[in-house]
Amino acid sequence: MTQSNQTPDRSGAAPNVTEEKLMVAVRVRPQRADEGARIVHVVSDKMLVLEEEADARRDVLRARRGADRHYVYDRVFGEDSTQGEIYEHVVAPLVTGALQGFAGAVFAYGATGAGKTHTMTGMMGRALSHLFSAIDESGNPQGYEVKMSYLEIYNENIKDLLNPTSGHLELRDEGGSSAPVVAGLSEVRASSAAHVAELLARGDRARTAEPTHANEHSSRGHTLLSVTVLGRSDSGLRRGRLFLIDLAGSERAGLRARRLEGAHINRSLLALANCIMALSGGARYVNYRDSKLTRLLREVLGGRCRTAMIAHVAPGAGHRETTRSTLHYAQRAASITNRVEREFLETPKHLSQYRTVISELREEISRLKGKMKDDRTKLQEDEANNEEQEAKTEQETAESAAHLKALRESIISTFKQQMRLRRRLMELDSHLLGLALDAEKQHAAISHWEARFNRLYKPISMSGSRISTQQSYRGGTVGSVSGAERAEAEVAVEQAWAELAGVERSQEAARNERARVTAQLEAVRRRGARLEQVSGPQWVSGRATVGHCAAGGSEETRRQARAVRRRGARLEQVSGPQWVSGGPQWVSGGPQWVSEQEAARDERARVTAQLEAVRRRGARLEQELPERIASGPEREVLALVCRVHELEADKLSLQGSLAARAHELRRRDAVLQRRDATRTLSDEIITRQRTQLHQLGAAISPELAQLYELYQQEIHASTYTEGQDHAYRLPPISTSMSELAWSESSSGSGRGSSSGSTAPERLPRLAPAPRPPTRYSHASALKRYSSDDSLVMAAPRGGHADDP
Ligand SMILES: Nc1ncnc2c1ncn2[C@@H]1O[C@H](COP(=O)(O)OP(=O)(O)OP(=O)(O)O)[C@@H](O)[C@H]1O
Repeated sequence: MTQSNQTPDRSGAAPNVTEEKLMVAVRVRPQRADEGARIVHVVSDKMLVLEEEADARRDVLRARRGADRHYVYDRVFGEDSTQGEIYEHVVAPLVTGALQGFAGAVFAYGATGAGKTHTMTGMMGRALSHLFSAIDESGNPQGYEVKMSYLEIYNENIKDLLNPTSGHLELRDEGGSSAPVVAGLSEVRASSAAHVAELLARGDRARTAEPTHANEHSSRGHTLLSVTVLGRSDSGLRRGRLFLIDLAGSERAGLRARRLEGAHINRSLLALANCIMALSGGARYVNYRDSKLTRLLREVLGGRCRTAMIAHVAPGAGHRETTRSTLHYAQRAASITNRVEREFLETPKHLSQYRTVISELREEISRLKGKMKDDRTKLQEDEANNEEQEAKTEQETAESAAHLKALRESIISTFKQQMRLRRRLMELDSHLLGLALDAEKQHAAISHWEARFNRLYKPISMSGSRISTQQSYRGGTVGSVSGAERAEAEVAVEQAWAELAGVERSQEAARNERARVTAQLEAVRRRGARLEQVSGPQWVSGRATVGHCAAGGSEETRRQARAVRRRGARLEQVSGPQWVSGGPQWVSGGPQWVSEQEAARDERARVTAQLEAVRRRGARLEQELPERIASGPEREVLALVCRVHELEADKLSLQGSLAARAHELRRRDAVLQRRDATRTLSDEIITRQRTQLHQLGAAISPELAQLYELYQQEIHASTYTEGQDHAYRLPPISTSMSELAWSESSSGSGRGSSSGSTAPERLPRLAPAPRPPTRYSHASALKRYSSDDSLVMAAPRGGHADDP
């Protein structure tokens, strides 16, 4: 099999198309004794010599030398050749080719008894063993499939040796260049070499064999073992085929029964020989149709098959003619060239298309996988982000809710605490105001008695030095003052001093309490500031304007202190400087008390300013509330809380204002009472002066008479508002203080009453102008230090601004 042109395989393993000459090997079987002289001499593994029969009529030596024919073949196997050698050099390459997808054929040619069946039997077994061992060693045994058929052409009839009972099979031409197909031929899938051996043995038993003159067990038909190897690889599905053909041996005509067989055999062999001659001669047309053998071997001889011909010869002279003929045809067959082509059931074109499609699909799969991976990654990231965001949102929501809750609780707590402290402060302020009023009234009572005794008993010492008020009325001259009156005065002044001392103690306690509450309020304020640092501006103050009350109270208290000082000065003017000398205890205690009150009020003003700052921060927070709180309900709740606190603050502010107004009214009551007392005193003085003038008969200047008239008119105007219908005129000057005394029974409050004690001739009493009573002026709240013409009212100690 000489290769000429080769088309390289895509894989580079083997060319797909090659032009190869038919391989011709000659095997010389061992010579038997009855075959005559040896006429076949194997010269080398490629050449043999056939001795021609000597011509008796010529020179023996020269004729013999000229008649011997040398035959050169691809391979010459001598008598001692083994089946293994034959297989290795001839058949094994074909088996390898079949595994690669090529078709290979070995046919044994030769006369009957030349050893064809002997050789082919050995080749069949070795080929199939080789085939399965190669498949097993390929690493992909599942990628191969081996099928075999075994037929015999006997007397031009095709017999299925694997299914001998199937009868004669028809040989069908498929048309064109396709090889004919044996219809109904069984094709058995071979699973192993042992299986193949069993199949071959069964087929061999079905072969037609008869004894001939040259062979006791002569094969009378042509046998064809066809092995198909399907192999799947990256190159596609390829089909390799192996044809092992054992031809019937030609023979001379013998028995009659053998003549018909011989005729068929010879005819088919002749047809084969003609095909070989035509093919070797390069004929454009080869007639394969003369026999079924040639029709079946069309693929083997002129097709795409690697073909090897093993010509068998017997070495004895008894087979000279058949041997010469065999060697001749073998030599001619050696010149036959086949176009060997690898067979793909899936053509390279289709495979290329498939590969293109597969490549495209793989690219698409890769792209989709990448997209899926990206999408999955993105999805996972999104899910992770969503989960993280949700967790974060939930956490933030929970934290925000907890923060808001804590903030709200802190705000409410702080606010309540502030409100409590402010209320307490307001109470203390109210109490202090009450105490101040109380102290002032006690001072007034003391002043009254001191003024009375000073006026009557000249409490100034002879040396001119001042003495205490107590000393003055205790140790002073008594004059016309009765003992009972003196005792009454002593008791009243003692009570007033005791009351004043109690008031001062209460004031001190209230100031201490106020300082403590102020410190607490400052601590709460700092707490609010800390809350502001933690959670922003606080609105703990709401719109509390309690400071209005405090500020007002502070100013009022200052005014009260100033009023006390002014009163002292007025009384001193009225009663003389000696009056003042009697009050070192309360005068000396007064400024101290006032200074403490002012200090407390300054502190209150400071706290009030702080409260205002907190209130402004609260207002800012209220404005920022919609931005800081996204939740509508939460915002609404906080707004309501805010509103409630504002209302609480407003309520407290109103209460503070009310308390301040109440204290102002009480203070005014006290001032008016003092003025009443002063007016009464002035009235008495005027009355007594008029009496003295009247008694002395002194003339009254027109200016003084006019002043008397104006004074009388003033008295009349002040009493006119009480609804008295009788007119007043200037009465004659009274002669007795008792005439001026008020009757306690005439008025519950001692003020504003002028009922029934006046006479037309008497100087009308100088009663104070009537005023509507305050709720603090009820009888139970008054403690009177009654004299003939004065009434001092003490405010209830410890009274609260909001007391009903
Ligand atoms: N190489 C060989 N070594 C030993 N014995 C052989 C050899 N070749 C053939 N024989 C023997 O020769 C005899 C004839 O051989 P074989 O049957 O193979 O001839 P054949 O060509 O097939 O004849 P036929 O065409 O009639 O079938 C057989 O007994 C076989 O054992």
